[in-house]
Amino acid sequence: MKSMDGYSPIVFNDNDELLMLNQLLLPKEKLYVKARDVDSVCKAIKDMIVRGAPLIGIVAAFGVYLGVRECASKDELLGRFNSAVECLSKTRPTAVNLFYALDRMKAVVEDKIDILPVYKLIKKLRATAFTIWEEQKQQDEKIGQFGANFLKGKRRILTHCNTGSLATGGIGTALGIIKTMHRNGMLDIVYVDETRPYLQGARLTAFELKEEGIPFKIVTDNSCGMLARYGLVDGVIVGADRIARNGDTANKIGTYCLATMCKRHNITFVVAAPESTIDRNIASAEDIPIEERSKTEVLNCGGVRIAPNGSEALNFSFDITDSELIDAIITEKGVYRYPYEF
Ligand SMILES: CSC[C@@H](O)[C@@H](O)C(=O)COP(=O)(O)O
Repeated sequence: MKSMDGYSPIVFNDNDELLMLNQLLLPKEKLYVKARDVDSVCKAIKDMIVRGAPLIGIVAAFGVYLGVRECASKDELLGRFNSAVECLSKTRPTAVNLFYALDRMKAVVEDKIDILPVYKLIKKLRATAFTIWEEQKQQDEKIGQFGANFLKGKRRILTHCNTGSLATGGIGTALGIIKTMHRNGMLDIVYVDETRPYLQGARLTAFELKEEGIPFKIVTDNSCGMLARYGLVDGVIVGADRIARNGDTANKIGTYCLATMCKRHNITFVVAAPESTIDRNIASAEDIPIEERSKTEVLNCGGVRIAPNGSEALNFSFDITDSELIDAIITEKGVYRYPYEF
């Protein structure tokens, strides 16, 4: 399927099809992958055709709906619902928004199974997936405003990974703040970490910033020390995949190095995420599951093999930043400051 106007990361159309902009191909090609069943949705999340914690949750909610939409009886619905949830919950372990969205869908079934006829329950699940998406858009706007206010005067911002529309379905979280700052004339330049191995920065964040007309420079992931030493960065804003009760934050690998460098150079370091990224079941970093992905992602670059045959690799997809390194955590509710107690 050819691309649509703009770059909505997903479209759910009237034919009950989930179209997902294939983020593996961006920015070269804007192609949508179509899913009509839950297995295709699971594969798209696992393969990172769609990615970014909030978007993973939204897509999973539509996946649940696709898994049950043809059920004729309550028994059938319960069976298919449980297997859809099981399949989706195994796709990516770190982004807690996935489990948040699945819990929202579970709550609908638990609340309504005895009250609604099957066809209405199915309709309600479809509507809930749209609601989760809509809420995310509104949360992004609020995060953007709180963040821009907090970062007033910090005109040169560095960001890591992709936390924009492609990661949330709204304006984005950390990148939403950057977009808001730009719209308010508060920004001079964005430094974009390329974010090996998937290159969310060099491919996806750069793509979004270009679309928005925001000035940016892509830097290698190991540039932060030099940028800091030369005094080129006033603030760093990143997203999160899971935040523990004490504020410890799991985010894309490389985030911890950035936060440490910021502390040494007195640069403001901010995490931006919706409240749904806060996992109140987890006290600290110890309990955050960290996804390890295939070594091929590291041994290759841009799909081309770069390492000698027989090389081994270690591919942690996320790292943990201790809460004391984080100057503020910004959600749709406002600005939290250290020490955090969620
Ligand atoms: C608003 S997106 C927040 C995080 O999910 C983001 O910073 C990130 O680490 C994305 O990781 P990804 O592996 O691309 O899904």
